[in-house]
Amino acid sequence: MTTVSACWRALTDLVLGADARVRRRVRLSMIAVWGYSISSVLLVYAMQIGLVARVPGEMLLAYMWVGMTTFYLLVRTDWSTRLGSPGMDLPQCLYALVAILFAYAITGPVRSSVLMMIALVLVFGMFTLSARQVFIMGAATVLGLGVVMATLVQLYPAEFDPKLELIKFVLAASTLPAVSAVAFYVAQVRGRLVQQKAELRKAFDRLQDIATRDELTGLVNRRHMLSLIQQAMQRQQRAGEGFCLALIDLDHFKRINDLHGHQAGDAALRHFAETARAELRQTDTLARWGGEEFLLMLPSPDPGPGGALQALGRIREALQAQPLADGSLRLGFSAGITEHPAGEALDLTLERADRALYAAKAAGRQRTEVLPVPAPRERPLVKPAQV
Ligand SMILES: Nc1nc2c(ncn2[C@@H]2O[C@H](COP(=O)(O)OP(=O)(O)OP(=O)(O)O)[C@@H](O)[C@H]2O)c(=O)[nH]1
Repeated sequence: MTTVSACWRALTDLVLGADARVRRRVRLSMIAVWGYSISSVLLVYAMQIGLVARVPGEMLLAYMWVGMTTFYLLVRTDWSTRLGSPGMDLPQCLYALVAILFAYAITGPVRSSVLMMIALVLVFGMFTLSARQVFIMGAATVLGLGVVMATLVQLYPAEFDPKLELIKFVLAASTLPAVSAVAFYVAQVRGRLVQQKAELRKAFDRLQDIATRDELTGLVNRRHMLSLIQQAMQRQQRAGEGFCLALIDLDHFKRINDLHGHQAGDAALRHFAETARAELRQTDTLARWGGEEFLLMLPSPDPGPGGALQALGRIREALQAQPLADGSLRLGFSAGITEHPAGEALDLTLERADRALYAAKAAGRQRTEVLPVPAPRERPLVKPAQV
């Protein structure tokens, strides 16, 4: 990254925020900043040429800048979320509406043009407000305009001709609902899109879950485990981070099914998965390899098979400490551990783990055997593409 783009990034992070959601909201608030800035320039000019009296002009300027700064800070610091309105959309629209009505009262002969700013507020609302909020906004606009016009006619009859104000009000009151209706429609479509997006995301997550998880235990399934191992093998080729595999098989599992029924067998599989997961690190991956067989992948190189032995020891102790259901059923397992050396075909590593597991079963079960990796010249190497 060049220095210029790094500086630009730092500046935009400072102004808009680093969080993507906050950035999007602050960007939308910039529409209001734009509107207030243009209005401020015009207002200062109008004060200078005597179109607007100094005191009300300065009051309106203060109102606009205090509001603009406050809303910017609330959205930028995300305090707005704590206040229950992340984008401060409706409050910003209503605040701007008050500013426009205020401007209408003090801008003399150009007051009718000020009403055009209401369109800007409604366009802002179209993309930020919900359908219900657009309705509130439209009603507040017509009502606010009516109240301000009636008050001005009452207070300054010489300056505000009732007939003229009535024509302007009827015109605005009949146009604004049409604009609001469009905004309402857009807001409804937006609402539906947001809902459909959430439903699609849920369906996608569910499909991903089905494709990668074992339904009974919630563990990674065999297919996904294979792709995770392949990723680990690629990392190993690039960065030399090795890993161990432990093939685990529950002991005498058939007996559980035979004595307690298939459902008890399912509960035992779930119990093993939960207990094992609680004992493993975030970086370890446990998969249901098939039936009552599980495959554990532990990033190695540091603790190596020793670390895997410790992990399996912890799981064994936890299973002994937490018997199943009525307390009479304690799960035990045998396991075979081996390391995966860089460049070895996965089948060979799995076959070694299987032999280690077989040795553990043959030696009386409820134990773990480690089969070391043969010396390099004794084992066939494969290219990464053959993995
Ligand atoms: N309840 C249940 N049982 C399963 C599931 N998958 C496999 N099994 C059962 O697991 C049992 C495995 O039996 P065996 O292969 O003889 O192994 P074992 O009884 O654990 O004996 P050892 O491995 O030699 O200790 C079989 O009875 C399978 O039906 C499952 O999803 N749910």
